[in-house]
Amino acid sequence: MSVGHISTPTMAFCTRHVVRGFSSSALRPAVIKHVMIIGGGQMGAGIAQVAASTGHSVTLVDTSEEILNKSVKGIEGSLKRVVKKKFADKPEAGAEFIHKVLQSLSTSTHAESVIQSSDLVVEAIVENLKVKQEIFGRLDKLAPQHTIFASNTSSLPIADIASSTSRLDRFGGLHFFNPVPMMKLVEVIATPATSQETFDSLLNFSKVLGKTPVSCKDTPGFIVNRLLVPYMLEAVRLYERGHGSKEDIDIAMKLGAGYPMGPFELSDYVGLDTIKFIIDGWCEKDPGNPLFKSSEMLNKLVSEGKLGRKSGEGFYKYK
Ligand SMILES: C[C@H](O)CC(=O)SCCNC(=O)CCNC(=O)[C@H](O)C(C)(C)COP(=O)(O)OP(=O)(O)OC[C@H]1O[C@@H](n2cnc3c(N)ncnc32)[C@H](O)[C@@H]1OP(=O)(O)O
Ligand SMILES: NC(=O)c1ccc[n+]([C@@H]2O[C@H](COP(=O)([O-])OP(=O)(O)OC[C@H]3O[C@@H](n4cnc5c(N)ncnc54)[C@H](O)[C@@H]3O)[C@@H](O)[C@H]2O)c1
Repeated sequence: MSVGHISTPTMAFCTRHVVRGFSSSALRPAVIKHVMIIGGGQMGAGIAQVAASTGHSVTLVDTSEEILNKSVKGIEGSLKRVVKKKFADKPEAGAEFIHKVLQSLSTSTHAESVIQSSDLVVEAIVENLKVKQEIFGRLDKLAPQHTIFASNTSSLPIADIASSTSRLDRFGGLHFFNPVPMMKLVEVIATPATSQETFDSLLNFSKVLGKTPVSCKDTPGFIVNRLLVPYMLEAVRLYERGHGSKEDIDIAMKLGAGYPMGPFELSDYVGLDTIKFIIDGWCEKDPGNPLFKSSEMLNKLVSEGKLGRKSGEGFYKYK
């Protein structure tokens, strides 16, 4: 399926690209024009929307046309919400904006046929190291030399994902937040092998998207999730101990701490499967850390397919 068309591959580098092992004449960040986003779920669709809205030509890749159709429908819906505010008094300009964004967006179920024209690959598939490594390893063999790879992982070490490729210097983390069109932050993660040029390119790209980047080390959870995920799990444990209803805990954190969503609402919003992957992975690496302890309730909900908003039920029910 194609929503727009893939524009002619743009030569990403105005200057010579500087990578380890290459002679370099300029240390300038790469110009990123064509972006491939892998994974059309809540995060990938959001990243694709924002990238296509800011002058990039974007190809969104997933495993089936059905999923991609759903992703594009979601993007259209989100664009309508954006336009309602941005072009409140100019509905025609709003409609033109949506048309233009959708023209810049194409979809594919075959990453291999898109990689040759990609300056940047942003992966936002399931939070599973092996699956991420497999896809990057495969694309690494086909990608142009200059192409930068980035993962949107919530919790996996970027260096572990990058280890399946031969472009350790052109690999970094770009961690977006849900919902991507609304959340202003991007965590940009460098591994010890990420080149300065790659890091600067990812910082610049985040700014062009209209986001505020912060620089992170490749440590578990980077900044936000290292603080946020133990907090969400502690809320579940509080509830499991019978020390508060989930409704009261949510109200308390919204009205008492000024959070836009309570921890149960937020967990359902993020996806309980994603939270389980995160906490299980950290617990495996550091089993003695009480902050990384899982929860029976969380495990049960995930085993029942109650993954939060995306499946219609999690801690709460959604119509
Ligand atoms: C785990 C991972 O690795 C990391 C993470 O992502 S952690 C999760 C981080 N995210 C959060 O913490 C989100 C917390 N929640 C929020 O900020 C807010 O509840 C929210 C922005 C999601 C929604 O806001 P809220 O006021 O509750 O609802 P709502 O009235 O529907 O939306 C507010 C505005 O956002 C807009 N909006 C919400 N979602 C949108 C979307 N997907 N696309 C476009 N616009 C959207 C709405 O149009 C609305 O605009 P308006 O104010 O002009 O009418
Ligand atoms: N949900 C969040 O709040 C959030 C926030 C930041 C980062 N993340 C991270 O982003 C990634 C995606 O999370 P999500 O919430 O969008 O998940 P999701 O389940 O909504 O979407 C994942 C998508 O990836 C697709 N996919 C799976 N394997 C694939 C493959 N081999 N090739 C192409 N597509 C494939 C699936 O079909 C699905 O559409 C995860 O690594 C997650 O940890 C999530």
